[in-house]
Amino acid sequence: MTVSSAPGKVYLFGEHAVVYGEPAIPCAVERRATVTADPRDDDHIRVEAADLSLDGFTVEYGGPTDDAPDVDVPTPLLRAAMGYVDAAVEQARDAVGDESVGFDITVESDIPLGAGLGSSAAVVVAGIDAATRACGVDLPPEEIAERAYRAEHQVQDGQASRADTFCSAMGGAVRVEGDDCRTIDAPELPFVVGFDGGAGDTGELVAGVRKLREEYDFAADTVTAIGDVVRTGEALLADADPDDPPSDELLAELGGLLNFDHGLLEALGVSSRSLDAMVWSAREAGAHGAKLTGAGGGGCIVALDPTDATETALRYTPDCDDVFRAELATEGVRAEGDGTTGDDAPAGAESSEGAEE
Ligand SMILES: Nc1ncnc2c1ncn2[C@@H]1O[C@H](COP(=O)(O)OP(=O)(O)OP(=O)(O)O)[C@@H](O)[C@H]1O
Ligand SMILES: C[C@@](O)(CCO)CC(=O)[O-]
Ligand SMILES: [Mg+2]
Repeated sequence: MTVSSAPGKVYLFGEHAVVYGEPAIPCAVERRATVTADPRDDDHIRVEAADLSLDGFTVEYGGPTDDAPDVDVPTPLLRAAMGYVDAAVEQARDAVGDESVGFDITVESDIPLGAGLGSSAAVVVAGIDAATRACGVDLPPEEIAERAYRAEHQVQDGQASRADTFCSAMGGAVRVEGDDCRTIDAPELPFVVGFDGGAGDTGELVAGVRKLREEYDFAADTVTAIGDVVRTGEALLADADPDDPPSDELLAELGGLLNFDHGLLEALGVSSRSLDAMVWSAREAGAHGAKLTGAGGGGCIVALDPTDATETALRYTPDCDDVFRAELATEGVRAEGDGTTGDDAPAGAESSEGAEE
């Protein structure tokens, strides 16, 4: 039995525009998805996902060609819920070179679903790591990131950037522009997350921006302007000492850019009344800046505030269901104490670096 975990993320800047080749800077945060994988004697996959909003269910189904799972849940719903786990297993099978290996998979997560904190990426990243290690193959995090991207890309019908999956696999602050993905140095930023208890449909929201961008030059310019905000923000981060706490001046400048980014995302139609309400509560409480994070439509905002004022204000905001401080997760995907890591890896374990197809 192998257990892996991977973090969720908040976007400092650049969601949506990253889909069209602009840079983005997501930061991994200490909320993790944990996946346990146990190879089976047959080619079945059995998934326990107790945190799914369907109240959780257990399902067992056949090999890659079996498309009729025996479960009392409408098939499209099941497919939507299981798509990411399925795609992770497919990538793991490909990586270990055994298309018919079956698994018992358990998913546990403290990342709210569909709320902009990258739950899908964390589940896919941790799933690929757990399933491949369960077969004695230790993939480098860069390859996990690439395979997790392919999985998200497939499930989201081609509407995915590498940002969420690379960030979850590598941890820390990262910069993604097209297929150029790198980790960057950044000071520990005082992220406060407000969650409205809801969710947005990533595919639908991305499709909406795509349509606007194709229809109106000013929408395309708005996407480019988000890229400009990111470029300005990354220059500020590059000038800061990553080992020192960020100065008030830096936080004020970054916060102003968060506010600008939120305004551009709002213009692109991906905010919502509750996200705007939380953003304004944070700003009025004295946060340096606040914006929605992730796909939008509902879910989470992120604010910069080293004091308790934003957390307190959000607690009293009717649209806010939960509020928490989000520490930067410096570690990306990692093995959790399961006795099969490093020197304890099963006989025959090998690095499959270069096993790219
Ligand atoms: N704990 C979990 N167990 C099983 N599947 C999960 C779990 N968490 C997330 N998922 C999968 O991820 C999907 C949500 O992904 P989606 O991309 O819509 O939102 P997100 O990743 O949380 O937010 P964003 O992409 O905006 O950052 C769920 O519908 C489910 O398929
Ligand atoms: C909206 C988006 O930019 C971020 C979702 O977390 C989509 C993507 O990058 O795949
Ligand atoms: Mg996602």
